[in-house]
Amino acid sequence: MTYDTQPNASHFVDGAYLEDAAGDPIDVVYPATGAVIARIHAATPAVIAKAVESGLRAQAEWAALSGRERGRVLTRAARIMRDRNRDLSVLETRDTGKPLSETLYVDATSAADALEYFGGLAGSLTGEHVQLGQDWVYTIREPLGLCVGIGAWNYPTQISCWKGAPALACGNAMIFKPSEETPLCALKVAEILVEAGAPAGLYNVVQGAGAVGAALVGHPDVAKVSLTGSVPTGRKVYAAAADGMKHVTMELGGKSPLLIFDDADPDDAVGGAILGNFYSSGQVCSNGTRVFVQRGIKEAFLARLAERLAQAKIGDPLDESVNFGPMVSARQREIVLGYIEKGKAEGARLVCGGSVIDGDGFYIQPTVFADVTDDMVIAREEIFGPVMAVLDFDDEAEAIARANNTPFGLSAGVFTRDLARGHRVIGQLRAGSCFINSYNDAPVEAPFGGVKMSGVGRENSKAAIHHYSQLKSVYVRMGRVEAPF
Ligand SMILES: NC(=O)c1ccc[n+]([C@@H]2O[C@H](COP(=O)([O-])OP(=O)(O)OC[C@H]3O[C@@H](n4cnc5c(N)ncnc54)[C@H](O)[C@@H]3O)[C@@H](O)[C@H]2O)c1
Ligand SMILES: C[N+](C)(C)CCCC=O
Repeated sequence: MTYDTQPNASHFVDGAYLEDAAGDPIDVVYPATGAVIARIHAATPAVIAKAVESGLRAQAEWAALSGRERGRVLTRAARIMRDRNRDLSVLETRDTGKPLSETLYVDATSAADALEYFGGLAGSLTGEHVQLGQDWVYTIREPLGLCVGIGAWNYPTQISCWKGAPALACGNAMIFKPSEETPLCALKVAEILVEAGAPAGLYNVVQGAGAVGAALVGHPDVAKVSLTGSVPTGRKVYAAAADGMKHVTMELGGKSPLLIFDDADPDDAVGGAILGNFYSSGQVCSNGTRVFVQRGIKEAFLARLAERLAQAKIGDPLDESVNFGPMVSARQREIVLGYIEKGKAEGARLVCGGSVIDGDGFYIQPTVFADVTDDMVIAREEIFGPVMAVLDFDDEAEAIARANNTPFGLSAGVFTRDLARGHRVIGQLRAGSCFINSYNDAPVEAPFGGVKMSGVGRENSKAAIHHYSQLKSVYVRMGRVEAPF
């Protein structure tokens, strides 16, 4: 059985599919062929009102359960997701164009990891007791209320659960709005949560583009907004949330540095650079797209890299032997091609790739530029496609200073056999999610998120609990009350 790409209806609200054909139509396109595989509608004000009303109702019921009872529902949902991993992965591939050889191992899998991990934590969320002589204070960790999650198009299943799982574990409800580019997968997550025992309305999915997202963010009954998206969208959403004094998590873009020293294992360094630039056709927020290579090993590094890239199998993402797929949309391909042209015009050396691949899908060759300088546009702006910029450096202090010279701060990596240097360098790089002799690992146990313009707050790990709950403190006086008059 594989899932039909045309969902029963556009939205999943109050425990069931919901349609309102008055909403703007959205065509869902399979990036490998350009074919329309589904048509849905953006949420109307009536759909949003029903999502909010049912979310508030479900949240009150859900928060009254013990953490252990909530956790049981989440871990059951995780099991269902693992049982249906192949079907969910095929749907993710159709939604995003990412190869099945990736989606089978990363998307529903990491979503299930989040449900399992936060399901496990739910029963252990407690406050504390502070003795103050005879008097005492206790704290209660309370949910925030109705949360809104807004997703990007690169990891639709993962994002829906990286936000939903901690929110629900803490006793909140969530309305999730997927990206309009990839609206299909979150509907399955909502279905599975209901099947696992979540009350109707606890996790609603409504569709639409920025206007629907903005309506949710501005809704007075919403207590928190978690966005995964670009920095320009983050600015708008953060400002709108601030107007209502709402909690936020901002998982935004990056232009992360990867520093490769001349003592690094050459194959591991090339492997890390490939994972950090070409996985998901480069559509990964944390990618290490500024690859600083110590001058002495640069040409050897480039030669090995070109050899390995020639082995990429580009093609039908549903063929499990394929490991490099198309861009998510024709629009994203145009954006990336524009950057490739800028790189050429600015005088960077094109080592490989640089062109579209003929056909109906939105494919671009894996592309590497060398001799890139810090001032070039391809070294400064997030491209969000398969384009690696290789920059030379001479010494450690110089590399650190140049790596930090960016408004972004999502990730950073270093490859060296000298572990003391690895820790010393990472300690000075201003980024939230860092790697030594590795790149782009994101286990649910590790906090994930950025500094500077790359974001606010953290997803995953115990840290996420703090972003989906608040503390009430209660002072208890054991003696008489002495008032001045
Ligand atoms: N840090 C992370 O964890 C992470 C993960 C994945 C992607 N990203 C970033 O996401 C970007 C690519 O994704 P994208 O193109 O979908 O991003 P985007 O900013 O265009 O859109 C993100 C989401 O925000 C919604 N949106 C747009 N305007 C809005 C508004 N005014 N109010 C509320 N919602 C609004 C969109 O409909 C979409 O669902 C890249 O910059 C990438 O780095 C970050
Ligand atoms: C698991 N990955 C591949 C690091 C993706 C994290 C989410 C960013 O786009």
